[in-house]
Amino acid sequence: MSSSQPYPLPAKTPLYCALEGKALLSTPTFNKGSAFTATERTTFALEGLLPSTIQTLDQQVQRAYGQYRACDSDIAKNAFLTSMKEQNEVLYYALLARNVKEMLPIVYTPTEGEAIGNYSRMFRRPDGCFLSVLEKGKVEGLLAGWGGEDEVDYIVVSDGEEILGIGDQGVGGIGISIAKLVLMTLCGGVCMLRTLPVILDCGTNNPDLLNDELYLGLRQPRVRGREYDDFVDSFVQAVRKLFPKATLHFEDFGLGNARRLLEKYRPEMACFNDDIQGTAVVTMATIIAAAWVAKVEVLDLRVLVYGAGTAGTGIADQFRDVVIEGGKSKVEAVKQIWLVDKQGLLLHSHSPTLTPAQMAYARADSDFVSVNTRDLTCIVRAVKPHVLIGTSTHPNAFAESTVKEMSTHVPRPIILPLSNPTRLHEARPSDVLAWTDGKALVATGSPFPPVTLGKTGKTYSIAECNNAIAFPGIGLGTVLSRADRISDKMLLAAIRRLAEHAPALKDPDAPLLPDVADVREVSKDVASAVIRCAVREGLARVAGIPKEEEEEGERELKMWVEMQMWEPEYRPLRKAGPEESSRAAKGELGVVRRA
Ligand SMILES: NC(=O)c1ccc[n+]([C@@H]2O[C@H](COP(=O)([O-])OP(=O)(O)OC[C@H]3O[C@@H](n4cnc5c(N)ncnc54)[C@H](O)[C@@H]3O)[C@@H](O)[C@H]2O)c1
Ligand SMILES: O=C(O)C[C@H](O)C(=O)O
Ligand SMILES: [Mg+2]
Repeated sequence: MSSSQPYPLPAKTPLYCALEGKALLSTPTFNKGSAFTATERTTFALEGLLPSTIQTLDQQVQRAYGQYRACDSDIAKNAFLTSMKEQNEVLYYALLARNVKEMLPIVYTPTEGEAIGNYSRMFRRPDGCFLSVLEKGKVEGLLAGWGGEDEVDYIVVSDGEEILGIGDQGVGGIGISIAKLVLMTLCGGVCMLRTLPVILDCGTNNPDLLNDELYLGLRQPRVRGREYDDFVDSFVQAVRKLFPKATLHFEDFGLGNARRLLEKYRPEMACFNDDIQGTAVVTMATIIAAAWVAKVEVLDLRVLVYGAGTAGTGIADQFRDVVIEGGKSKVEAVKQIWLVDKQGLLLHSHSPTLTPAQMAYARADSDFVSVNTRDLTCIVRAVKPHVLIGTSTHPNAFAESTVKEMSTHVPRPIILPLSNPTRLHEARPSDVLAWTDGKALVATGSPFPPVTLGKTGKTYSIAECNNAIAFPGIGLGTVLSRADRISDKMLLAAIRRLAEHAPALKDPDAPLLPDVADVREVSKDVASAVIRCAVREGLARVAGIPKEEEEEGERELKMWVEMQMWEPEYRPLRKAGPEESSRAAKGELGVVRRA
C-alpha cells in the first residue's frame, strides 16, 4: 500500500462538526467554552448557553492555571487536569504546553502512577477503548467505532500487568495508555483526534483489586496461555485491518509477554514496545553523552544492568547492537555486559530459571567462584563497570558501598537509576553525587530536583532518562512516513540524533539529556532522522518526503515535519453535513466520528 496523502490535519485547517448546543459543549474535541466566536455561537445553537464575553485561549489558560494552582496536592492536580481534558482538549493541551516542566510530573510519571493505582476510586468519566477478554468476538466491531482507515495514526495499548514499577493494575492500566498519548500529542505533535488509547482487560492477579468491591475491571484472575494470545491477536489483527497506516505502541505488558509479543508482531507491522525499545533508545543516548563527558569510548564500556526484566534486557540488547555496529563481534559485545536479577549475577547455573533474553548474557560460574554474586558491591568490585543501570523496582539498591566501589575503578561512574515511580529508584541523585564528590554522571527515570553539593557549592541538574524523551519523536517519524515497520536502524538513527541534543556535549557539567520542556523541539529532529532512515530502508509509505540528495534536503525535511505537527490552538468550526461526514470517513477532513 502506498499513500501520497499528506497528514490530514495540518495546523489551521477548519474542523467540521455535526453537533450543536449542549452536545457540542460536552464534546471535548470540539468544545471551545468561552472562546466560541459570535458566528459559531449562532451557527451551533450556543446562544444562551454561554456567558456573553468571548475569551481568547490565553485568557482561558490564565484562568485554568489559577484553578490548577488552587489544588492542594499532586493527585488533586492530576484529577483537575483529567477533568479539563474531558471538557476541552485544546485548552488542556495549551495549558500543558505553556507549563510542560511543571505539569508533566502531574499528568505522567510519577503522579499518573498514583492515579492509576486509584483508578476505580477516582473514576468519573471513561476515556479510551476498553476491550474485555470475555468479549473476544467483539473486538473488531468495537474498534471500528473509532474511525476509518485514515483516521487513526497512533495507538497505545496496555494489558495493565506491569504498570511502571507498581505491578498489576488491571483495567486502571488505561491510564498509562492515555498518559503516553498525551505526550505523543504534547511532545510529538500527533493530533489527539487521531490517537487511540486501549486497555485489554484480561483480569487481574492483584489481590487488592480482586477484593475491592469498587474495582471496575474484570474481577477474575488473569487469563493466560492460548486464550490470552488469541485475545491479543484478535486485537492486533483488527488494528491491522481497520487502521493499516497506524503505529501500534505496546506499554507496560508483563515480563512474560512484552518481548514475546514484540518479536511476534514486529516483522509484520509498525509496532513498538516502549519499555523495551523506547527505554533502550533514551538510555543508549544517555550513555553516549556520558561517555563523551567521561572521555571513554562507547565501544569499550563495561555495562552492569541491575534488574534484568523487560527494560533491563532491552537496554542490554541495544548496547550490544551499538557495539556490534561499531565493529566488534557479537561475542565480544556480550562480554561487556553483565546482568543482575533476583538470583544475583546471572550465571549459566541459573539457566533453568532464565528467559532467553537473560540467557544471552549469563556468565560462566567458573569465572566468579571467588565472588559473592549475590552482593552488588562484590559484583561491582569484580566487574568494574563504567555504567550501572537500575531497572529493578528495588528502592535504594545502589548503596553507598556499591557506588563508592564503582568510583574506585572508574573516574566518572555513569549511574542511571531508572525505576519508576520516584519512590522505587535504586538511588537518589543527591546521594550518588555526594558519595562520589560530584564525579558520577547521573540520570534518573523520574524527575528529580537539581542537587547542590555542600562541599563545593556546585549545582547539578539531573537529566530525566525516561522513554518519554524518545518515543514521541520515534512515533512522529513513523506516523509521518507511514512506515511499514520500525527497524533497528530507525531506532539507531533516533539514538544518534537524540544524543546530539545532549546539553552535556556543549558543557560537560550540563545534563546528559535535553530537558523535558524541550522534547517537542527535539522530537522534530528525531522524527526527521527516523523518516530519513525509513526512506533509505524502503519502509516509508508516503510520497512527498523531501529528498536527501536535494540541497537543503535536511532542513526541508525538518520543516515538512514541523508543518504537520498539531498545535493546541482553536480551529474554525464549520457545520458538517452528509458530504463532509463521508469525506471525513475517508480521512479528507478533520472530523472524528467518535466525537
Ligand atoms: N525510565 C524509563 O524510561 C523506564 C522505562 C521502562 C521501565 N522503567 C522502570 O524499570 C522498572 C522495571 O520495569 P520492567 O518493565 O523492566 O519490569 P520487569 O518486571 O519486566 O523487570 C523487573 C526486573 O527486576 C527484577 N528484580 C525485582 N526485584 C529485584 C531485586 N531486588 N534485585 C534484582 N532484580 C530484581 C525482576 O525479577 C525483573 O526481572 C520499573 O520500575 C519501570 O518503571 C523505566
Ligand atoms: O512510564 C514511564 O514513566 C516510563 C516507563 O514506560 C515505565 O514503565 O516506567
Ligand atoms: Mg512503561
